[in-house]
Amino acid sequence: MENIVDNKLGDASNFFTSDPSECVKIIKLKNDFTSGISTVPEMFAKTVDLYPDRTALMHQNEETGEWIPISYKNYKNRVEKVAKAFLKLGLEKNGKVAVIAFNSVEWFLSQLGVIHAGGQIVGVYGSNSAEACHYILEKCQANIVVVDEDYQLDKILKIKDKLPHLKAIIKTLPSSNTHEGVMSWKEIEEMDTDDYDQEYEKNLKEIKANSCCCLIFTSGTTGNPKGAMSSHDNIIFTVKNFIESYNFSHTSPEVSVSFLPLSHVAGSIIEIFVNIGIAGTVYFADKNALKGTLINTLLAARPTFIFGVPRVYEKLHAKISHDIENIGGLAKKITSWATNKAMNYHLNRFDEKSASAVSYFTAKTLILNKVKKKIGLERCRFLIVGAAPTNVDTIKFFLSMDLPIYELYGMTEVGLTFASHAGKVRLGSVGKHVPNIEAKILNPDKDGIGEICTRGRNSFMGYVFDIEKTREVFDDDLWLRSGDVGYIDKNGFLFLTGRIKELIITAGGENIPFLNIENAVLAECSAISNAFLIGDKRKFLTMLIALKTESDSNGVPQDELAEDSLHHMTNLGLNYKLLSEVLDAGPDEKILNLIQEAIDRANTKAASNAQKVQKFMLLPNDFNMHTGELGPTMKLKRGFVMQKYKKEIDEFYA
Ligand SMILES: Nc1ncnc2c1ncn2[C@@H]1O[C@H](COP(=O)(O)OP(=O)(O)OP(=O)(O)O)[C@@H](O)[C@H]1O
Repeated sequence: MENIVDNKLGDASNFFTSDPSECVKIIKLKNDFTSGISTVPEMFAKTVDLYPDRTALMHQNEETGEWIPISYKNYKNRVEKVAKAFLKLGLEKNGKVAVIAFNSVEWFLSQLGVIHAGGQIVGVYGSNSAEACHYILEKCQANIVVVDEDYQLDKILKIKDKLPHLKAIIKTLPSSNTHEGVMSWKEIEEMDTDDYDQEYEKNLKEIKANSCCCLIFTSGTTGNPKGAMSSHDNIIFTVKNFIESYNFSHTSPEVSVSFLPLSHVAGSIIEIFVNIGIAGTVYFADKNALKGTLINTLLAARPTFIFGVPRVYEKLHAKISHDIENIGGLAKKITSWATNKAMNYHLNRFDEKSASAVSYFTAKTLILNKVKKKIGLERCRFLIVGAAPTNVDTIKFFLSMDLPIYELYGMTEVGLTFASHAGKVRLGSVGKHVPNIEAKILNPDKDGIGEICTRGRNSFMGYVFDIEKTREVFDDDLWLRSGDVGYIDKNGFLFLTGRIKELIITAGGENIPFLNIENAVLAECSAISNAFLIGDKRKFLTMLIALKTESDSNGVPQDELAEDSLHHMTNLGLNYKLLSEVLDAGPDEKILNLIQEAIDRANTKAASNAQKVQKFMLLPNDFNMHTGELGPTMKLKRGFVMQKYKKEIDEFYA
């Protein structure tokens, strides 16, 4: 391991910092292929020079529905304009622009504009309350806030007097009311900024590759969100790694759809920076994408790859299965033959076994390509899923549709990727660690399970204004502690078993790999949507079970039982259509038996008696964002669930 020296790097005395105005030393590992040092504006300029007329962004006119292209040349001109406007509005050196908005051209322009002006963007989840917005805006000392909808503006107006660094508020969408001091986006792009040309050029020249480029707050799954600073070098390294891992090339234009929250590391890195690196074209989905309109954008864009969180694929899985279920007898049989061929072909390929290519190609060309075309995925080479655990059934479903789906594991602190299935796949694992970084398991137990650690050029700079937490996350040899627990098998595949803050260590001292146990129960009964294990410092394990119910267009679970649950009701000779009917019946004994049998079957696979589930209860609603059990990236907030059902949990152990 050595420190890189280069004239594009600023003076640095440490490998990490909590001060956003400081530079850091860069870790270079022995076989690091990414020899060059560069900044995001340099990467952008290079792409614009190579492909000035290629379409960078596609957005839709809300009234006419027409798709409007923005070329790379035009994109860059607008970025420069926005950068100067931000400076004129009072963006300080290393100042922050916060954005609370759904994915849009204005989000991308703000991100690149502030970077070009020498500052950093801070994305804030649209679902945050005014208080949660205040926490982040105060922590990062934001100079400018960009919002889209009226209700987002209302949150900022409520807290603006408590934000001493705030100088301007910009609203991208038309307002129903005028508010003094709130500017429109049009005013930003039409501002006379000639007097800021020099300051802009000076700031741009002074950007160092080892200085802060982005400030991304973690999802706050285990506590308050932490502001992770990524340097230009972190981002360029990740982009190069991504391009190499997934074999992207400039020459064949890649097309993707922007719909993930851009305040999350995955949205920001893949949708903005990787796309610049590959000179790709990004289509903006509309704000109801996750409520069902994503398919319309997929049909318009016909993407060549997609990145999504597990929930996105679960929804697509449900929609396509439903469509297939409703096709006629013979066509259904043929489709089922084709999907089997595709799944076996890909599973064999993953296991490096030979597979019958002839019947697979017949199934692909004659049937599956047509099914994929109906959802705009016929050009899609692969899907990437990450940010939270994915159900193996969902993965197998997409393989059966001839859509290879690769897991990606990472976190904000490593600029997104740590391990991925790019190249080699092992179902149930999150893949092998990406090239040019190191991985190790800290203090492994007898089964090789311990904290997952990484070291490399993707390790972030530190948490903004929080040197204590920054020191805690790096050890003396610069290994970054992920907070996740897992093991690496003899072939180098990484398996996750839980998170340190959510570890279940029973009163008997046994460390419980809770994800494995929850997945084992889920695999035993298709009516179960969520199986939540409890047992930390307890004498035995218990479980909260949510049955599958329908969701409305906002993702809020309804009382109506979902198809999988109804199927079990029919098999049991029951007429229930609603979850409340099941619960009001006692809950119904036959359903309790169904779940008990699933748990018993899962228990037979338990590694020890301490890992067997002894009791369970049915929940009154499935987990979701609106009732607080899931965070903005759909990750389960275990602490919240424990608190919400504290009384019921205590009764298990009374
Ligand atoms: N493919 C994956 N499978 C399972 N879990 C994943 C995967 N990818 C990411 N994760 C989980 O997400 C975490 C990273 O998420 P992120 O950086 O958004 O913040 P967070 O950990 O959710 O929030 P906080 O640190 O504030 O509690 C990882 O540490 C891991 O626990």
